[in-house]
Amino acid sequence: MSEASIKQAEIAVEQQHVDRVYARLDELRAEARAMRDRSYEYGREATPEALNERDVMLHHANRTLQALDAESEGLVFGRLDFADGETVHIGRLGIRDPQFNNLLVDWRAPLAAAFYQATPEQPRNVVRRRVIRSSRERVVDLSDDLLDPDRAPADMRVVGEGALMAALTRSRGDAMRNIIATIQKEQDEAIRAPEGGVTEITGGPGTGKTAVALHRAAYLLYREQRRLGGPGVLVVGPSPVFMSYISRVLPSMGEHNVELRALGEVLDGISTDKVDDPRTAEIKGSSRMVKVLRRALRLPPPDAPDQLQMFYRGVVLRLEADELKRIRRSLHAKGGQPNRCRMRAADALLEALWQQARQAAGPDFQPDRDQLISEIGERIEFHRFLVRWWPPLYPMQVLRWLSDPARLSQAARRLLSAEEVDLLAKSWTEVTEWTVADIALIDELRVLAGPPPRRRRDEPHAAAESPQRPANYDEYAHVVIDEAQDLSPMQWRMVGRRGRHASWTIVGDPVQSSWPDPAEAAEARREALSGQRTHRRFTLRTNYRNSAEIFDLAADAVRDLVPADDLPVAVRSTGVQPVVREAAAEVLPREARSAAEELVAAAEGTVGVITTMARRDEVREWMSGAKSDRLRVVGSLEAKGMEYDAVLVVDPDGLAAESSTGRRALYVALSRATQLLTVLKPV
Ligand SMILES: Nc1ncnc2c1ncn2[C@@H]1O[C@H](COP(=O)(O)OP(=O)(O)OP(=O)(O)O)[C@@H](O)[C@H]1O
Repeated sequence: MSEASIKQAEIAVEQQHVDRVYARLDELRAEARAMRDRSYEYGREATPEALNERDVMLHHANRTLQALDAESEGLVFGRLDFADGETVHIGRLGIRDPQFNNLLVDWRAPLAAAFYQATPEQPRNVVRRRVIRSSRERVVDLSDDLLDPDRAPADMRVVGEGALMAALTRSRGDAMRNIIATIQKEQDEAIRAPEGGVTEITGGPGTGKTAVALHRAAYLLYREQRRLGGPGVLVVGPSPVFMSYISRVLPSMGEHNVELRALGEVLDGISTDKVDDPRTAEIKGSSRMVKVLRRALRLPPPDAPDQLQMFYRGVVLRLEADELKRIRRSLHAKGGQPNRCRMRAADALLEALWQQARQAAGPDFQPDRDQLISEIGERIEFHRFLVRWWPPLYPMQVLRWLSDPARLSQAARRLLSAEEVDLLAKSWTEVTEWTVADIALIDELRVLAGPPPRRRRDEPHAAAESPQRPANYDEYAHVVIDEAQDLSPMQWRMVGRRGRHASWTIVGDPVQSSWPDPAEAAEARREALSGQRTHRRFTLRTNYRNSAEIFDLAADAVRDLVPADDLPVAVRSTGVQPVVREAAAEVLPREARSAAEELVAAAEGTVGVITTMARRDEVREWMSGAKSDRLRVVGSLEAKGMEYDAVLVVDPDGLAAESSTGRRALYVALSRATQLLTVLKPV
């Protein structure tokens, strides 16, 4: 028999099993629907027990249907043949026949672990591992690894040539795919690591860190459903572009129970993808800002009155500016969030008024303290004063007040330089849109100020994202941070707050960092994770994204900056070298466009054009005439974590110069392509 016909015969064998799985899936769907209908019947009897039972049934039925209805692509993707002749099929979920025999084992179940962990050196009783590729319900390809030839039966057939390589050479679309069929051993170890404490996954570009983190979330939700299911899992990534890129991965595995948020979306009720220039972002992200903000909250509001005057029984009582200042200072010195101290502030003012009334009255006639306090305390003009002197503090408003350089200088005394004050004040003058770095500051102010009475619709405390959870929910059971090397100290504080009761998976690559002061960020991270006892670390060393030729050029950007060990090894060689071209400024737009068009013609999937943040919109203009819906123009920060089949990097030197981490930013941009890379340098 020819090789092709052997493969066809094996495909037919697997097709039979896949057909059985889908037939059973239909039965299970019908059962779940019937259960859902029955639960509605139950609900008609309005006893508390019946309602409770209905809720449980409904929840169960809906969960089952949701899992069964998730993308059916790749439902059955693997098979193990063991030395004792037993076979097991591995799939996106577990399915049993009516006699409770396994038709399909969930990839996260212990029985499936051998699918990812068996190697020729340690076959774990597995003789043959088979990856099954399907298109909808039809098996289209197979690929086998013979792990233990000595124990293979004589009639065992081995077909295909490497599922991993086939998966890696396939063209990419706008959404990241799940990798459950081809997870590699070093990745699997990180995915299946125990849940508690902090699990840190590092590795160079394209080593699958993001893929591993998402599969780990799915794995933990499956294994620790009770602990994680209710409180939930939060995944934080760098940008909305990136979140949308990874958004299909978990649903494709049947998991909907995870919140994905970009750093500009962590705070409820506000969302932004606008970024500051690197210098401003650096100041806003620094932990010095905690003190600046704390002081900012202690300054009198911009239009606070500086005199309180009350008539009481024919006497004028007056608190002058100095006295008011002293009272304010002593209120703050007692600590506590200003928004929770409004009553205390009123009491302190009334006390000072009484002291004055007492002194004014002389020894013969002493006014009654309680009477004075309750009488003045109820007056409308006293409340009008209070609301201007100690108003409710809204985080965004407090930040806007700092656009006044004099005010900001006061808050930033001995913390920020005059130049830094200038940059910040300017960035908050006439803000129409907050930046990603502002979000962490607003969150910090929210916590420092305490909850104000509800007022404005645009304030973050006003809106919860999910009807079941309060705004700024902070009880997640697990938090995943992707591209963790880029979090500023202020952002670590923001995410740390939400994961106080959580275990963590932290994913990143220090070499790709765009944060200029790693020690400061490390300190903030330590604080965010304080209380975590277990820390385990995994390092991924194989680059699955770039061709070796592309990664070689990318690595040149940082080779002299980092130890060789921190650079991964690219597994795939295409024989196609990246192209580096130069263009004079006046022809740059034309050259860029034609280079992009060449890449569109040569590559099948997406083509990314990556340039400086400052030039992004201009380059978008240049590309506007290009006729392709596969072209994506992004700034260097938006390219973080992304991947395209072909990439054009426009102005590599400008890109490095724009970032405070220089060539590391260029390294990120150059390591985004799977197949083709062109670099265009203006001269
Ligand atoms: N085991 C695997 N099987 C198939 N594809 C894989 C595997 N591991 C990684 N990949 C693919 O390699 C590419 C890179 O993965 P991913 O984006 O997770 O890497 P990363 O380490 O997060 O990269 P970066 O640090 O550059 O953001 C993706 O297309 C991913 O699907």
